[in-house]
Amino acid sequence: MYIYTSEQIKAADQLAEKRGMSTFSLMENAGCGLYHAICPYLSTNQKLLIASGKGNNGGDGIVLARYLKMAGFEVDLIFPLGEPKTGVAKQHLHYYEQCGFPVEEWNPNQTYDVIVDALLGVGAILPLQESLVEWIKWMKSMKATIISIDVPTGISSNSGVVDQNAIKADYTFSLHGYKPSRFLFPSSHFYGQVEVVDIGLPQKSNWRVWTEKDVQKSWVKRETNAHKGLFGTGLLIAGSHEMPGSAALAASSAMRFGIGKLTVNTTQHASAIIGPIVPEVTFLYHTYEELVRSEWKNRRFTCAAIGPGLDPTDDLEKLVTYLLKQNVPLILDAGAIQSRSYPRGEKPIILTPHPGEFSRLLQLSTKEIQENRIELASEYAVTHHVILILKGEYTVIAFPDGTGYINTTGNASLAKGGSGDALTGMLLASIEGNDCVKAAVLNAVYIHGVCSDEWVRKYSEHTFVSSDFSSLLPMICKSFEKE
Ligand SMILES: NC(=O)C1=CN([C@@H]2O[C@H](COP(=O)(O)OP(=O)(O)OC[C@H]3O[C@@H](n4cnc5c(N)ncnc54)[C@H](OP(=O)(O)O)[C@@H]3O)[C@@H](O)[C@H]2O)[C@H](O)CC1
Ligand SMILES: [K+]
Repeated sequence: MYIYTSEQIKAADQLAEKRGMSTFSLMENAGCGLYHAICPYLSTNQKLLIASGKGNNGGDGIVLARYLKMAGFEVDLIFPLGEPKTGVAKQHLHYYEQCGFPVEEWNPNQTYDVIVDALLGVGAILPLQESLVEWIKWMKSMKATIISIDVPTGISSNSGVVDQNAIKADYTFSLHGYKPSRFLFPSSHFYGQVEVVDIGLPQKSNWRVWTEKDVQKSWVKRETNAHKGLFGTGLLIAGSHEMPGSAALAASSAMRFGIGKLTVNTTQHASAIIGPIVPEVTFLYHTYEELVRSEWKNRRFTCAAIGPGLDPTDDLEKLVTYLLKQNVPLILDAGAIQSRSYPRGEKPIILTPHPGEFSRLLQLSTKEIQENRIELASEYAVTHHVILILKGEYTVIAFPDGTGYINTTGNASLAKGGSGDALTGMLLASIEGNDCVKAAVLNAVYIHGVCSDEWVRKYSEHTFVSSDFSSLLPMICKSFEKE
């Protein structure tokens, strides 16, 4: 499912018009599609209100009102901001009236079971005008079910910004595709349950949601004559005296997710903890300086991950600089996420910041990051030619070619120490097990989330710990394998 900015929606409408599909027809498709999508949530004994604005979002409301009236629903159509201003909305209002349907006056004493918010869509410019605020306050006092068309009124379409009087919908039916604010913060929490309504425009956008079907299609099944050399010889530089567990979690997830061989460079103390948890790995005990000097050439590592459980020091930075020159896939996590430049090599460089780390990288507040996760991640990925995985609810995965994806798996049980370490391990394995870099990265993020979803299906979200990935992965991975 694709994601469109308001500018992309406008461009799509203009192109459609140029090709002979009028906005009048698109609005008809929108209203008709909305009717079919919303109907299952309604019953004819409910009293419905459609509140239409002056733009085309309001126009969609007019078409929906006609379909609902024709189907026998008890609907009042009102214009709290005055009658439509756009040509197409006016045309649809004319047809609505010609069909014999009335426009009502707003009556604050009337009660409603369902209110359809067709006030503002992608054309909204925040903050909300005073004239709307009073009406929205009344609407909220109604305690009706609220259905928003396209976007809830009072939230931005492209960013996570929310007006203090914004409508919090129970359901939002978005037209043509998702809008970025569906996956940004705090706006996403105003959408309620979201469905996309197709309006007959070709689907084209460089951003979309990665789905279960995508994972199934891109899942690589092993050949019967496979050997460990085919699935990577990884170097994981992680774990310290204080944080040995981070290396254990990354290593066990990498092994479970299919890496061929893994060496962990860590401290003697950490290895005593890691070894019993992941007996499959081998160890190195080098300083960063020693690693730079010799090990890479001798060992022929094919991929590397660095950062879990490490502090950002000058020596670590020198090692990262060295690793960046080795032309192998490289994952930079936790202590290895720092501001620096990146070479434009052919092997992927993957950064996995959480919003706090990304905020330090960009010198922006976490609020600014969360409001603009998609745009900022994409800008960073394109400018620095890296793959940027911005973790959190609706993890954003931005690629250097300007494309990007939203991950919708995972839940609050992942908000616990160690879940990022597990993801780093899974990424390391995935990148070696799939020739398609995008699919490798996206599948690791998707399945990481599915593990926690599977957990909360059976157990309390409070109780998930990152060592559980190890026992969940066998079952979850099996479910994606084609017979
Ligand atoms: N391809 C598609 O997806 C299609 C979607 N459609 C629908 O069209 C809207 C976008 O319609 P548009 O007319 O561009 O914009 P809106 O209806 O969202 O808003 C414009 C009107 O809103 C007023 N406005 C803007 N900001 C505020 C505010 N803060 N407070 C109050 N009023 C506001 C604005 O007023 P002006 O005085 O500035 O003129 C406009 O009147 C999209 O979301 C879909 O629902 C179409 O059906 C076609 C295809
Ligand atoms: K709306």
